Amino acid sequence: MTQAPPEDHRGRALYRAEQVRELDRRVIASGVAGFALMQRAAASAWRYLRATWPEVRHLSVLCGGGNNGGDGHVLAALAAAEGLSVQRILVKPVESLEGDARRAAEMADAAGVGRQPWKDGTTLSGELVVDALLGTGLAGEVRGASRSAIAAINASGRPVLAIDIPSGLHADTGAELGEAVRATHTITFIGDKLGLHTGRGPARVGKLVVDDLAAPREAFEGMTPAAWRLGRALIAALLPPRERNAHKGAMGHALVLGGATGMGGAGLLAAEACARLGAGKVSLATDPAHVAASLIRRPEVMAHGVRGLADLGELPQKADVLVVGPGLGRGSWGQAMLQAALAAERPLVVDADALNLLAERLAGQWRDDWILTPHPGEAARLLGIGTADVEADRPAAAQALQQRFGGVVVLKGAGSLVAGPAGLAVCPCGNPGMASGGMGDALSGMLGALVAQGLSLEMAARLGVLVHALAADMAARQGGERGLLAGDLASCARILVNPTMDEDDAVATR
Ligand SMILES: NC(=O)C1=CN([C@@H]2O[C@H](COP(=O)(O)OP(=O)(O)OC[C@H]3O[C@@H](n4cnc5c(N)ncnc54)[C@H](OP(=O)(O)O)[C@@H]3O)[C@@H](O)[C@H]2O)[C@@H](O)CC1
Ligand SMILES: Nc1ncnc2c1ncn2[C@@H]1O[C@H](COP(=O)(O)OP(=O)(O)O)[C@@H](O)[C@H]1O
Ligand SMILES: [K+]
Repeated sequence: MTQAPPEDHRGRALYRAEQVRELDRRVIASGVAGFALMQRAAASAWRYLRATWPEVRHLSVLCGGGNNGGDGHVLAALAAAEGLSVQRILVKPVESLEGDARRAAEMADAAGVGRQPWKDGTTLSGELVVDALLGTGLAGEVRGASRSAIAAINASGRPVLAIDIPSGLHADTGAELGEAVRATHTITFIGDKLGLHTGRGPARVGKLVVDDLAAPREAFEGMTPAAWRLGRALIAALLPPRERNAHKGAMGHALVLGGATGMGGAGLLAAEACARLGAGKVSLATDPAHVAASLIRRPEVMAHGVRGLADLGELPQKADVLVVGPGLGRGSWGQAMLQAALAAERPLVVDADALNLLAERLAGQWRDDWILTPHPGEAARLLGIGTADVEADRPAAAQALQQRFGGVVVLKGAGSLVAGPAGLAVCPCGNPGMASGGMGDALSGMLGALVAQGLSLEMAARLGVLVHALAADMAARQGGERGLLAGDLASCARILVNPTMDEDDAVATR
């Protein structure tokens, strides 16, 4: 059986390639020979393959020139020993291999497993493809034979088991370096890797299992994970049942500032999501044209028609947290609302056009009491770089934003990242149905609700991002991804923030 690493309420520890190499070294230093570790990895992958595809009789195993390829050779030998026919393909000649990889290739040779060099146009004949081309040793854009071998795997239409990492995916950043294997399944070893969970990772990894290869716990001592993969345990850890005598005054008051002329829905969505996540009171400061709509949709929200600063009065001071940005626009109204929010001496959730205004006019602002929630485009504007640069290294972009602007930064998009004083966290949930307008507005409202209820900004950000994505997954299970609406999330999120509810029995209210 694969042995998954332990998890606690923080989630699962994720590492960078360099850290995993260090873990490998420590395990080897503890007395497990490198080749024995490779055999464990290959045996684990083989057991997983057998359990997942018991009917498969013919495999194509593509082996690279390093130890990832070594895993492939050993797996090929194990499969052949159990009577499967194996097409073993090498992108580098055996004579050029070194160390354990060479030993593994020669072992497969000695066991009579046939091999052939990769050539453009080689047909992958297996019912299933094992990708053992590139692992944690990937450096730079994929070159040479590996490049065309990856393209051939992707064109094969077969299920693909990636060994350790889908080849071509960067273990640290989740960026695709040229082209990465689109695996249906990935088995990763020793420690889980950050790049499997953000950027292109979730789209390339398929179903993921982690096997720590029985690495001794001491090997992990003193190694600070690169990030935490958020998991459901966080919900119950941060949201215990309420005291029986709870009252709305103790559950916090959130004020949403948003909804300039023509963008009223954004403010409404944020306010509704805020209310559904349990803020004691929710106020909305919006263009007067949107007040009636807000009252009809959510009479629980106190909607204030605000034409400018004079109308806002003392509203910001009455709130415990301000959410500024949804539908804010970049015009004079939005600028005035942002100025008021920044001056209010309250913790802030800053989203959407409030971030664009910050980037345009307020560069250099630094606060420790705000959560910034940029999508990659907004992040790029804040950093003064291109969106592609952000996507090329999402963890670095999130951390750079946090260092430059302070507080807590949520970098949105598949595998949303939360960067704060406690480090980096990544959200493994969510789905492409969330690629629809208003989803970010719902998120900002949720974050406001959690801050209002007393969570630290960082824990509010981690929990809010997780609940938002889980709510979208729940809504997608009910009605599919396409056509998923931001307005569908709040009622599902309500069920999630009451972890004693049975999700299947709970009825989502509108
Ligand atoms: N004992 C252990 O430590 C254990 C390690 N384990 C396994 O080892 C893996 C790590 O092995 P690793 O360090 O040998 O690196 P790996 O991923 O095979 O890559 C190196 C090869 O890739 C090539 N290459 C690099 N970049 C390239 C590019 N852009 N484009 C094209 N080619 C490129 C590079 O070629 P070169 O640059 O040398 O020409 C070299 O041939 C790890 O993921 C896990 O699966 C497990 O068995 C558990 C025990
Ligand atoms: N493919 C996806 N997988 C997971 N989450 C996604 C995906 N696409 C979008 N999201 C999430 O949906 C939200 C979209 O936010 P944003 O782009 O600000 O939307 P809007 O501006 O329309 O409100 C973010 O939380 C983002 O992480
Ligand atoms: K691989």
